[in-house]
Amino acid sequence: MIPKILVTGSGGQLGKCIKDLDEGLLNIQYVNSSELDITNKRQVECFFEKNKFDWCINCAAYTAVDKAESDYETAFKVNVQGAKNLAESCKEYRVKLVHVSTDFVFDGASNKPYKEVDDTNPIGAYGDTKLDGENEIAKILNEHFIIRTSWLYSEHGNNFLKTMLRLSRDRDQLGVVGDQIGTPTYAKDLAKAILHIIENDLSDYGIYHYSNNGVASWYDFAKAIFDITNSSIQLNNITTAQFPTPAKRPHFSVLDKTKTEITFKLEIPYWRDSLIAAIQNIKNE
Ligand SMILES: NC(=O)C1=CN([C@@H]2O[C@H](COP(=O)(O)OP(=O)(O)OC[C@H]3O[C@@H](n4cnc5c(N)ncnc54)[C@H](OP(=O)(O)O)[C@@H]3O)[C@@H](O)[C@H]2O)C=CC1
Ligand SMILES: Cc1cn([C@H]2C[C@H](O)[C@@H](COP(=O)(O)OP(=O)(O)O[C@H]3O[C@@H](C)C(=O)[C@@H](O)[C@H]3O)O2)c(=O)[nH]c1=O
Repeated sequence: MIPKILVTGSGGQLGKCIKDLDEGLLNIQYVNSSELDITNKRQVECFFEKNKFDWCINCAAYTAVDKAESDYETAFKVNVQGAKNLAESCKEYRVKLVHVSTDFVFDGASNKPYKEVDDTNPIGAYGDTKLDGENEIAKILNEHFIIRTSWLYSEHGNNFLKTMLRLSRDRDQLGVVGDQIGTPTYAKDLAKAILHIIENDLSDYGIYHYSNNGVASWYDFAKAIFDITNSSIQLNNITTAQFPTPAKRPHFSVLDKTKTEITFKLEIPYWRDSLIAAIQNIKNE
């Protein structure tokens, strides 16, 4: 039987990437923030009571990293209370939950890729609320997949790729930090991995890491974008100290995907290959 799937926060970039992959063969209901506010417990309960689902993919989140520092309350409501509301309703109505989390649950002090079992220690409000959200889900619901990803970009919404493309049109030169290391992830690749879990009805519940393969600094990421698009902008490799932001970001947040690759039998694309594909998709729009 085809599973019935709910996608919350479907107006965001990950939600839209899932929709892009949906060829009508799956039974997916998409709800954006105005159709279902995950912070509204009563609304979530009523929604789950009225509609029967086998899976819920939670793409809803507060993702404004800098803004979260001065608006912790809203970030907490969405990333913690919202995650808790969904987990509670999933438990009550026997729905399996795929929830998305972040590399920003780590402090970045490591010098080797982070495994799922490694100690977390967020250094900013966004990462803090995302970690609390993970913990709420794990407390309430056994049937969950928490997928930590990093540096998401796509043709949809606001993201680093689209910011760089815009700045390359507006500016002659640009400074981008070279001392924050992680891995860019095409949201469409993540969307495929999530649908792979559901289509194969996997049940090895728990926390998993998924990013594209390889390692890059934000500077490397920007450099690749400008190389691929033949941009003539002058790109300067700067330090975090030269680009002050309200939120601290981890200096190193590469995720170890061994558990994901083995358990899900997934081949994960290298970040530069996916970037080329994403830029091509933007050009074709
Ligand atoms: N973006 C990134 O670089 C990374 C993201 N992640 C995680 O991946 C997931 C998807 O991120 P991404 O698609 O980029 O995020 P987006 O910011 O693009 O989308 C988030 C969506 O959540 C919706 N939303 C916010 N509040 C609520 C609410 N109360 N009820 C329902 N929906 C709500 C937003 O709707 P509206 O706009 O209407 O408020 C928006 O459409 C998130 O869990 C994020 O933490 C992890 C690592 C990197
Ligand atoms: C725009 C810009 C950013 N930067 C730096 C700031 C920052 O350190 C880094 C990335 O900036 P952004 O604000 O685009 O991305 P940021 O919001 O930090 O991205 C994070 O978002 C959340 C949601 C996550 O979960 C993380 O995995 C990560 O993707 O690049 C520059 O150095 N120069 C620039 O011109």
